[in-house]
Amino acid sequence: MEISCPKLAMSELALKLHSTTCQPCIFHVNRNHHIVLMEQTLFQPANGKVPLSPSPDFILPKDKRPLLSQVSKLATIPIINMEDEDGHGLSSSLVKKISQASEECGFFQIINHGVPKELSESMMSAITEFFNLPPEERAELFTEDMTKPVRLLKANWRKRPLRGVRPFLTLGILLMISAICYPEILPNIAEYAKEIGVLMKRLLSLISQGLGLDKDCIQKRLGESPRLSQANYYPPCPDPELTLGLAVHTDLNALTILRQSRGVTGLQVVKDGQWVSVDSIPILSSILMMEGTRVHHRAVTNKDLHRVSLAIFYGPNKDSIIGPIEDLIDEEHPPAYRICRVS
Ligand SMILES: O=C(O)CCC(=O)C(=O)O
Ligand SMILES: [Fe+2]
Repeated sequence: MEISCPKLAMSELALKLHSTTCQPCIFHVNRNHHIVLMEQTLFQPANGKVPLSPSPDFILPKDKRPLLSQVSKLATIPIINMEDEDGHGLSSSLVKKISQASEECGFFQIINHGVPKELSESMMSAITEFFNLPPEERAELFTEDMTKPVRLLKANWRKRPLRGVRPFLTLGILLMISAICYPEILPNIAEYAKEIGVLMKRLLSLISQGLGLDKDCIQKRLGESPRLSQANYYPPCPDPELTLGLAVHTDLNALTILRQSRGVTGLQVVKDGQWVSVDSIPILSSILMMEGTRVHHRAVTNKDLHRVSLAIFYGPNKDSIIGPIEDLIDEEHPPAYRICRVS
């Protein structure tokens, strides 16, 4: 929240903010003399000393908690090597593996995907650096204006306690890839998104072929390139059983490619009705591909480690028409969805 009212006395302002939000307020005056409401303190000391527990604002009701002991220890996520036997990544065996994984669960980890490792690593470092900035500096990007190309997203307990998408004090930043207006935040985002775009087009081509369609059929339907990215930061949480980093959701797009901190797990997806943890494979530099609207997923927190993830979303352009592909419809396979325009 940012308020421009330089004439208001601080104490008066604190009172005003307190009455609007019903929460004790911490605020900071930024370099434009605007008052920026700060994030809530993370943890509550139990009896004034360690061990710490999550602040009551972040503790979910029992039926919304992650039940970590019930997360499957046996189920695994398919891993697909994109560098197949013919060395071109387009062989029929790769088409088969991808269509099988898409049909069975809608997500898989990919290795040897061709996205330069150094570029991915530099993205993850830049995100960590951004979220480690003093809260008052990054708070300047907080806005609820959906048209802004760069938006800092915060745990939304204040407005919708216990029901928000970010129950714990997770932070996210949503960037339109075309908006290079904040190069200092994620300097390589355009280059990274371009590489991921190439990979996404390859995947769409393989999926199209698996469905017996022309190579570029699905991509033509969606539009040119991925346009949106979201970086997430999950601070360590004293008791991950009590809350969630990101509540259960599906992504509003066709494909998501997600990279997570090396060696720190947190992402979980539903497979055959059970929650399964998506291991972050440290050495292989894997990334996860998900079919956006189909896959229910969530992020849990970690007790001692912070975790960062970076999602690139590829969805239909505003003027695309989405619906079942005509070539796949016949009397035996009637359309399951209606045709509609995106905007
Ligand atoms: O942090 C994660 O692993 C999940 C992120 C996610 O689902 C999203 O950004 O939509
Ligand atoms: Fe997601």
